[in-house]
Amino acid sequence: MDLINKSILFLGAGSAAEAIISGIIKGKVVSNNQLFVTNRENEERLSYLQERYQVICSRHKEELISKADIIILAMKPNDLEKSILPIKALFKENQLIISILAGKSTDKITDLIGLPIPVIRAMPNTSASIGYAATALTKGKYAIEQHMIQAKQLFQTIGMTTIVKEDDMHAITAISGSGPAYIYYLVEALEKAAIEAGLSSSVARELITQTVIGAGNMLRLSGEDPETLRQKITSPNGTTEAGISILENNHFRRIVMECVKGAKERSEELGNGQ
Ligand SMILES: NC(=O)C1=CN([C@@H]2O[C@H](COP(=O)(O)OP(=O)(O)OC[C@H]3O[C@@H](n4cnc5c(N)ncnc54)[C@H](O)[C@@H]3O)[C@@H](O)[C@H]2O)C=CC1
Ligand SMILES: O=C(O)[C@@H]1CCC=N1
Repeated sequence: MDLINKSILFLGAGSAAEAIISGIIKGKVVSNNQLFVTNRENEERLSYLQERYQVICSRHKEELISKADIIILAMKPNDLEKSILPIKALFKENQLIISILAGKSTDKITDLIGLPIPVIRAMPNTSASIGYAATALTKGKYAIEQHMIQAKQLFQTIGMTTIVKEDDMHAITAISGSGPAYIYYLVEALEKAAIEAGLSSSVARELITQTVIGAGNMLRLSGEDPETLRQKITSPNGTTEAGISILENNHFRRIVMECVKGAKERSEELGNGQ
């Protein structure tokens, strides 16, 4: 079972679907004519995706579902029931469902469809669009190893994958699903601070972007842990120490803990339809 000639349908055409589509196409393992996309009603959005990525976009869900080998659920978690119930009769047991929805369990999806259909739950992130996603995968009760292999092959075209217990998915959503947004938020704040300190926005953007890329690559390539890397920058009585002491005094670590806790709790709530 591999991805050659498999039809892959996205139910949902938002930013997550686009990031994955864009990355898959760049990965060149799957070609544009294997990718199908539909959404609730936004024709303009489908035209944009069709034009930009040369994928096949259509509002004819029945036809798309009947032809699909892999169906990727990419609507908002709270739209899951409304999306699936009217079309549940169209699903077949030999299809593979991959859900990227925050919070929603594989059991919930199987129960909704009402078939012993294989479901893989995935939590990627938007870095998929450039092949740098971090995707966690877990399998539902009707999915077998072959389904996981297929899901892994697909998500490896857009970055790294790791297989986890389904119980960990809420925490993972809070860490690596939402994670890029925390980094961007930090970058926004750094840029603002740089401008306040007298730099031009273009110089600030260029230096901060390279600083983030450099730090990310150091984490990956240096073999050192983040604490050691931080200590190497922090000269005694120097500038970094002065800056970090302000973060410490303002409980930066506690704020980050609370951020992740809040995101994890929201994933749990979404799972319960709240
Ligand atoms: N944005 C992100 O970084 C990530 C999002 N996710 C998950 O991906 C899912 C989508 O998130 P976004 O793309 O950010 O949301 P979005 O709001 O940008 O897109 C949602 C899409 O679902 C479509 N939709 C709604 N009802 C539908 C129906 N009945 N049939 C077909 N399509 C329907 C909408 O038309 C829209 O295209 C969410 O469940 C989210 O938890 C997962 C990982 C990362
Ligand atoms: O914010 C959200 O709910 C989604 C899930 C992970 C990233 N974005």
